[in-house]
Amino acid sequence: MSAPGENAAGATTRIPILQAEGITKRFSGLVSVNRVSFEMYENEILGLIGPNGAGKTTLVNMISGTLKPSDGELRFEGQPIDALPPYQRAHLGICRTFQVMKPFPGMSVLENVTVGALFGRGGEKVMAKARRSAREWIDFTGLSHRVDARADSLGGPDRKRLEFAKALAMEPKLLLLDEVMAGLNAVEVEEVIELIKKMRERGVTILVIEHVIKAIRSLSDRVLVLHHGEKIAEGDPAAVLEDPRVVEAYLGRRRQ
Ligand SMILES: Nc1ncnc2c1ncn2[C@@H]1O[C@H](COP(=O)(O)OP(=O)(O)OP(=O)(O)O)[C@@H](O)[C@H]1O
Repeated sequence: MSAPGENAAGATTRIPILQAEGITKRFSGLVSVNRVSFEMYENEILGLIGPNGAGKTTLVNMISGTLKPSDGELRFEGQPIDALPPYQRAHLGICRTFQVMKPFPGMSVLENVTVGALFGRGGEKVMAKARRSAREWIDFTGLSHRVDARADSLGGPDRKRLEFAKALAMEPKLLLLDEVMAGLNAVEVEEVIELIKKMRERGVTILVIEHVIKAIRSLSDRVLVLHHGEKIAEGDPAAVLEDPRVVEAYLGRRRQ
């Protein structure tokens, strides 16, 4: 069992990289996220689960900056980030993948990942260096065999690898993964789990939104559960996944 701030390898860091305090999002009367507070620690993997419509993507959108909280405060490495647009948060090291993947369709795999290297935290100015860095991340994610393929010609698993490579080329400190395993078969899920573990070994802190509970169990140091926009449980994965409120709200229905 890992405590907050302690990663699976047992290394205690206890430095909150992200602090969310009372984060709330209202959409004309509907409260999608309701006064959610939590912290993330350097190099940990936090699993974020909850039934459909629980507010998971909305929470991630507020962290990455595409949605503004109605209330509450977000701090990254101790600094308030609420006023920063998404690209400035990316420069600080907050990057995300999307539930519906968004490659630049007419561009090759290499060009897509190079864009990440040019616009991320590294902000590489020299094109040749950006392409070199992109190639490294393409290798890392196992996509070398499709380096010159058009992004829109890729099948599901390779599209996911591209999404990872693009995000990693931005040199994230905090990576937000939104349902990256949706639509994958059991073997592909295992591959993605291994890839996420490798990313953590490179020092990245990772928030994983996932419905694949096997992946949440295997990856997470801690799990946070949202239900109707509220945090109903947080902590050690085994304990949280057996919490009667969590079983009632979520797991009982999914039978995974
Ligand atoms: N732009 C928006 N305008 C109005 N309502 C929204 C908007 N975005 C999300 N919502 C609502 O907020 C609630 C939370 O949605 P959200 O997509 O964050 O849930 P989720 O936990 O990510 O669900 P899923 O697992 O299905 O992806 C839902 O009721 C949704 O309809």
